[in-house]
Amino acid sequence: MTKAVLGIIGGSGLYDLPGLQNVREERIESPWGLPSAALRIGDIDGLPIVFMSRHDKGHRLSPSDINYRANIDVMKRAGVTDLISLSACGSFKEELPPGTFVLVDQFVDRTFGRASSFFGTGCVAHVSMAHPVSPRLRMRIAEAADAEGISAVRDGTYVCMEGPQFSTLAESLTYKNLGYSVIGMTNLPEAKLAREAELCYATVAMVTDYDCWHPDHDAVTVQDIIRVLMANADKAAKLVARLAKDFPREHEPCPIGSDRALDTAIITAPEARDPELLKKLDAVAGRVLNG
Ligand SMILES: CSC[C@H]1O[C@H](OP(=O)(O)O)[C@H](O)[C@@H]1O
Ligand SMILES: Nc1ncnc2[nH]cnc12
Repeated sequence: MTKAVLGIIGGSGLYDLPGLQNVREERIESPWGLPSAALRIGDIDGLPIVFMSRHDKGHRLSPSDINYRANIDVMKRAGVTDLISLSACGSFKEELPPGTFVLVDQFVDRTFGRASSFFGTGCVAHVSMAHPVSPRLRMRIAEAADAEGISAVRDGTYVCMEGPQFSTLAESLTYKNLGYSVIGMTNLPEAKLAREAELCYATVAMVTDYDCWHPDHDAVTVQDIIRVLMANADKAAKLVARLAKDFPREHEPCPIGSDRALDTAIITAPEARDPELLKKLDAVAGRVLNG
């Protein structure tokens, strides 16, 4: 049996996790470079929790400059089994107004130039991303939201753009017409890397704005986004507190195999593997590489 450890990555406006108890700060080294911030390790109701601020205090890091590989690697090294992203996003649907929490179940990648795999020359792996979100974790978040009276929409598609500029009107209308639900700049590299690291991953996408497609809202501003996020921060903390209270203390096997994703993914023959890369993969792929 594996002990459940909940990882929380806080996005824009969420640079700490109120309610986290017995906190100690730890800087874990990663062979993938510097993570965004020190980990804040503690517990809520006895459930071990590891928090990281994605953009670091003071929002120092832009979405394109975040070292997603180091962030996921240190979460894995800290023993995290289940990882939740708390993120700000724009909405493409009238019925998802600012303040809504969307438990997305799909992603579309519009990023470029991001390092979003641990694997490559010397150890090639292809994990499935058909179902990028772990359904059981998403369901647990939905139940916690219900228990706290927080309205959370059960599914949706998050398009991940490169940024840092917001979308043009033509892009915004295109995404809306394609039926996407929300937009952000961070979650897909994270979801891909979490899958490679065999972590269950789920996103709580907190709507802060209508992007620029909405006839009554015109352009997005950072000030508007932060204002909504501040109002949502309490709700997010309550959601995590309830989730932690009800979360099983043993890690539940993922019904879609997120936690065993590498069982069938590595294609490079053992004799063709690069020992240097294998060393860097010790945390994320140790389970399959070292037997
Ligand atoms: C501050 S608005 C744009 C910024 O907000 C979102 O951040 P996160 O996903 O970390 O909550 C979005 O992805 C952009 O990085
Ligand atoms: N409209 C938007 N586009 C991209 N990322 C966002 N984060 C919050 N709102 C956003």
